[in-house]
Amino acid sequence: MIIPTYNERENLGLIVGRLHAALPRTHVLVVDDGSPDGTGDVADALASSDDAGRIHVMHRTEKNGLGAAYIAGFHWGLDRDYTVLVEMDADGSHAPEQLHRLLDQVDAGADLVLGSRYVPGGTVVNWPKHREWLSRGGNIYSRLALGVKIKDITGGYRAYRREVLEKLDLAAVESHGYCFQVDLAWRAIQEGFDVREVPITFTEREIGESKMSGGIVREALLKVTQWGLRNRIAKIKGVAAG
Ligand SMILES: Nc1nc2c(ncn2[C@@H]2O[C@H](COP(=O)(O)OP(=O)(O)O[C@H]3O[C@H](CO)[C@@H](O)[C@H](O)[C@@H]3O)[C@@H](O)[C@H]2O)c(=O)[nH]1
Repeated sequence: MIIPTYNERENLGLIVGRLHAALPRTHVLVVDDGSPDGTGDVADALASSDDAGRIHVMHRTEKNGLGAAYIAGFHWGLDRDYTVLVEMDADGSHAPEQLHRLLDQVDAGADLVLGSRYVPGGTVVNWPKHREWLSRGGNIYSRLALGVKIKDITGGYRAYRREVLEKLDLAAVESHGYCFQVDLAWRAIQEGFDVREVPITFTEREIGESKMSGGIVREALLKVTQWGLRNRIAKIKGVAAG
């Protein structure tokens, strides 16, 4: 389980406690980007107090975006013998109690399982309407631009079979913000992996602030448009080549 953190001091212990109550054998890597609120110290304290050695911490010197944090976490996980790597927010938006839904699908043969707010059974709770419509709009735009059927390609609760991350060229992932989620799912689909969605409940955080920003939205709009155009040009060339 890779949990990226930036100023999640009051959330981290809660989410790790819930995760180990639900799935006690899960290893956690906290990827902290030098949080000014001391989240890194909280992570170190959690790690040193866990006799089972399940909690690991990666300290990074500066806030470099959600995507960069996950990429660093994936490299860390691939250097070890973990078979499945999971993304989850630190703020309680994703329910560790629902993690089994994702892992059950990996066991059933999926390569990448996306926790989805927008498939039947998926819900959002207490999320401000402007955030929900931004998310829904981003997903509709991504579906049209990329020609994918995924209902929630921007979500950040997902399980990767390690073979997926080994195959994807992580060094080529250029997105640092939340469009990183679209980037990786899109690459997995293009590589022909079995990508599935399972319903989850996304609950607005109760403590701390979202790191969403206009820059993150602009990066996503620009990059999804670029990928979509690249895709269409490739298809036209493919047809022309006959
Ligand atoms: N290390 C690190 N962690 C970060 C950074 N930015 C955000 N995070 C961490 O990433 C998680 C999600 O950040 P939020 O800012 O709370 O995300 P959100 O607004 O709730 O956005 C959610 O929805 C997006 C769109 O569907 C998702 O793409 C995103 O992953 C997240 O689930 C939190 O654990 C937060 O601390 C960063 O630059 N560096």
